[in-house]
Amino acid sequence: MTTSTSTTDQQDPTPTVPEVPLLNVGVLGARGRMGTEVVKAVNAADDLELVAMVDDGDWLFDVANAGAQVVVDFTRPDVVMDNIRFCIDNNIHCVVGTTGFDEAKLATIAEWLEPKPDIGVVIAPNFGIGAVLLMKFAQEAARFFPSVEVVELHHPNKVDAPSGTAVRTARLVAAARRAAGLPASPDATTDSLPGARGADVEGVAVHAVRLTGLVAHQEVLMGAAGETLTIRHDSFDRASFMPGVLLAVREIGRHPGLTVGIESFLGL
Ligand SMILES: NC(=O)C1=CN([C@@H]2O[C@H](COP(=O)(O)OP(=O)(O)OC[C@H]3O[C@@H](n4cnc5c(N)ncnc54)[C@H](O)[C@@H]3O)[C@@H](O)[C@H]2O)C=CC1
Ligand SMILES: O=C(O)C1=N[C@H](C(=O)O)C[C@H](O)C1
Repeated sequence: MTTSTSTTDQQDPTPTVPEVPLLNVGVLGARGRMGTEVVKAVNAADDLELVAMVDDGDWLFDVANAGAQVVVDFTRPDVVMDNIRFCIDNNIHCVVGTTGFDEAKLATIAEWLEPKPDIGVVIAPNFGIGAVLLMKFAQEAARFFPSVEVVELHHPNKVDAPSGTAVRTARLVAAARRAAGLPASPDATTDSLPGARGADVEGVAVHAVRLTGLVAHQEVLMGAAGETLTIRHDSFDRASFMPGVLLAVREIGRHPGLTVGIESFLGL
């Protein structure tokens, strides 16, 4: 006897994989040095969809109407606050790499977020994993060395000096020194030319170098009797920031409120 099975009775042997919805991402500053790299990285990610690219008043798509769930901002210190306000008002999470945040600006963002308990904003002075680790290591080492200075070195088109990373590093190191009860770094020098000793960030001297050929680099120099420790990080290519940016894009929806730095997303 032969049996025949109609095609409608046959079971499809391939297990069905539930479809995971893509996360809609908008990029502000999309034509800039960092924005261009972010656009490439988002386009290359299977779980993300680029729905909006905005640059300098040129609204290629309207981020809110395009359904952006997360916006990445690499614009300029003088416009970034307006962008963040717009995103919070429109219930869009923000991943911000733009520099120029002081305590007052962070407090303002925290206020804007109060009526929006589901919205997250992360302000990261540096998305490079190595740079985040440098800050962590510098904080750890700070209490063992009486002297400390920070030198940051960047491409000559950088709009701000010192870098946001250098300011954050200096503040973290200064806090670690205060917690350990260390006195001010010994410095008997009198500036014979103003600026020769760099900028003073909470008692830590910060020096900024601008040089064609560089991308983004930083050294933290620490000294004690008879020894020095130098912690250095180099970003030779802006691709170095992308793993951190994509991590923040994927994580921010799970971290409502204001987060400074991506350390907590990395489990640090
Ligand atoms: N957190 C991090 O890891 C990093 C942060 N940065 C910071 O990101 C910022 C941007 O750096 P770059 O890309 O090198 O600068 P860039 O000058 O190459 O790019 C900025 C872009 O923003 C656009 N723009 C200006 N106003 C705008 C507005 N209102 N809306 C939309 N777009 C606007 C400009 O037209 C430009 O294309 C700087 O503050 C820089 O320090 C840079 C690298 C890494
Ligand atoms: O403008 C840059 O290039 C960079 N900006 C950030 C900063 O100011 O710290 C991060 C990185 O140093 C590159």
